Amino acid sequence: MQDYRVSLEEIHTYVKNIEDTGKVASYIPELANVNKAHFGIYLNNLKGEDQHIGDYNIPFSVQSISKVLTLSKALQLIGTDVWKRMDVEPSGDPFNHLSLLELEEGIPRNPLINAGAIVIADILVSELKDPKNEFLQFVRDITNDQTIAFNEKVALSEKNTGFVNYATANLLKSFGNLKNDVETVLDFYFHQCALEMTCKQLSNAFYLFANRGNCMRDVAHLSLTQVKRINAIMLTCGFYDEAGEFAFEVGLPGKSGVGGGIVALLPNEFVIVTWSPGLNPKGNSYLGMQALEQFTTKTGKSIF
Ligand SMILES: NC(=O)CC[C@H](N)C(=O)O
Repeated sequence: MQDYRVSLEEIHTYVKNIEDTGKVASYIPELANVNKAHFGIYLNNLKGEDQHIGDYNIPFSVQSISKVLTLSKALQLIGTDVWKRMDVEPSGDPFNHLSLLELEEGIPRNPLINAGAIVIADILVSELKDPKNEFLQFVRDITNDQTIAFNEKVALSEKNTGFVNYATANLLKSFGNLKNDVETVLDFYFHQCALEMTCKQLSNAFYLFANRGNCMRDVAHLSLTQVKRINAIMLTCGFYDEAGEFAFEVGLPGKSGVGGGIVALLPNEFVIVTWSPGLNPKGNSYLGMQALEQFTTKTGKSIF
C-alpha cells in the first residue's frame, strides 16, 4: 500500500514503548475480566489492500461504537424525524451525564451520548417487529459476516449494574421522550452495547461511512446526505467530552467505546480500527488514541 508512508509495525512499536496508564472499564463487571494487554489495529483502505497488526481478529465488546449503527438504522427507518427527538450538538459532558438532559427537558444533546442512544433504541423498538434480531441482522449485513453476535453475559452484567442508564431512561420517560417501557428499551440498549466484533469486522461495518453509504458488497444502505451527517456527528460528538481533543490530535470522524475500541475514518480513503482495553479518565482507549494520532500525523491523512 504505497499511499501510506507509515507501517502499522512502526505504530505498534511506538505504542509498546508507552506506559499504559489506562484502566479497563470495571463499572460493567464483565468487562473488567478483559486482559488490558490486548492491542490490535486494522486498516481497510477501501481497495482490498488491508493491513493489520496484533489482536485485530479477537472479538471485543463494541459498547458505544454501536450507537453509530443504531443511529444509521433509525435514519433508514424514519429519516429526519429522528431530529424531532434529539439535537446534534456536542455535550461537553461525560457520556452518561444527566444534568443537561434535565435542564434541556428530555431532549438529548446528540445520538452518541447515552441519553440520545436510548431514544434511538426506543425508535428501533417502536419501528421493528423483532428489534434485537433485526438490528443484529442489519449489522451482519453491512459487515457481510453472519457470525456476529451479542454477548449475553455482558448484556446481563450491564443490566444488573446499569443504574445510571435506568435513571436516564426514566428521566426521558418523565419528559415524554420515551414511547416504550423502560425495561424493553434498556434491554435493547444493553444488547446493542454487548455486540462483540473484531477490529476487522468493525472496519468492514464502518466501510459504508467511508464509501458514500455503500457497504463492501456495494449495496446502498444510506444516502450520501445521511452519511455526511453521521460523519459530522462522529467528529463533533464521538468522544464525549474529549471530542475536541480527538479532532485536535487525530483529525478524523470516529467513535469510541468503553470496551477499548475506536473506529475512525477518512471518507473515500480508509477506515481504521484500534483496540486497547485500557481507558483514559474520559472513557476512551488510552493507547488507541495515541496510535491514531501517530497514524494521521505520520501519513498526513486527516480531514484537515
Ligand atoms: N461509552 C460507552 O461505551 C458506554 C456504553 C455503556 N454500555 C454504557 O451505557 O455505559
